[in-house]
Amino acid sequence: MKSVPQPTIHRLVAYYRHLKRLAGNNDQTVICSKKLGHDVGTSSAQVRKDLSYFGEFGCKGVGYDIQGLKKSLEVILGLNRSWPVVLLGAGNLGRALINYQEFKKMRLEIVEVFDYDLDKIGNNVGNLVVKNVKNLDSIISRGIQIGILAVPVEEAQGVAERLVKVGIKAIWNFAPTPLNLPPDVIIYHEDLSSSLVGLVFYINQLETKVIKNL
Ligand SMILES: NC(=O)c1ccc[n+]([C@@H]2O[C@H](COP(=O)([O-])OP(=O)(O)OC[C@H]3O[C@@H](n4cnc5c(N)ncnc54)[C@H](O)[C@@H]3O)[C@@H](O)[C@H]2O)c1
Repeated sequence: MKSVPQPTIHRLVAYYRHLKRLAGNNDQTVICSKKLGHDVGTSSAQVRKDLSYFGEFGCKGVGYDIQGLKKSLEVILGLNRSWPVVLLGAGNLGRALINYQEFKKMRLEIVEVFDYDLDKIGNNVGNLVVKNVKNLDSIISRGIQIGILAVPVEEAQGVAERLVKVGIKAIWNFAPTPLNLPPDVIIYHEDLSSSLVGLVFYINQLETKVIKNL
């Protein structure tokens, strides 16, 4: 299989979510690429290209069978099984992530949360009890492969290294800092500020243009 670009994966998730919604509606059993693209904010050509990485789907002139494509995407994305996740840092962001219900709907579940703050250890967040990061080794037997990093920047590298030591293979990093880890560890950086600054950039460009034209 050709290597799949990250934006394609993000769109596959959007297609999947939409098909899941449609699958609950018995009146509609098929959807064409134009409508699917329109519903998730992309073009029919993009839908076809994204799916073409994984084989042939749908019938020309008919469209995609909603249930069938939903099931195929489930397998492609790995959502046909449950994925336990460990979270490091029970602060503002960590608590919000634990309480976000959408992950569970996709069989992604934060099953352990660790912190080093004695005031937080032992507290409940959602259905979880915050554990002492000193006991991180305890997750080894649970076979967890995905970790979320929601600790301050200064702690991120050290905590990430500890995660790798206990078997974590993929890290979703919210700390706005690069991580230096073995190349086989998959890292996704989530930088909320840069997204917001991206919007500011475009507004600023527009305003500058308007001022120049005054
Ligand atoms: N709050 C947000 O909306 C937000 C948004 C984007 C990114 N971030 C980033 O996410 C990270 C967390 O942000 P926050 O607002 O939740 O901060 P926070 O201070 O509320 O929470 C951080 C938590 O990490 C814990 N911690 C610190 N060092 C640790 C260690 N070595 N081991 C285990 N736990 C440790 C702290 O005790 C605390 O509970 C930061 O890097 C921040 O820049 C936060």
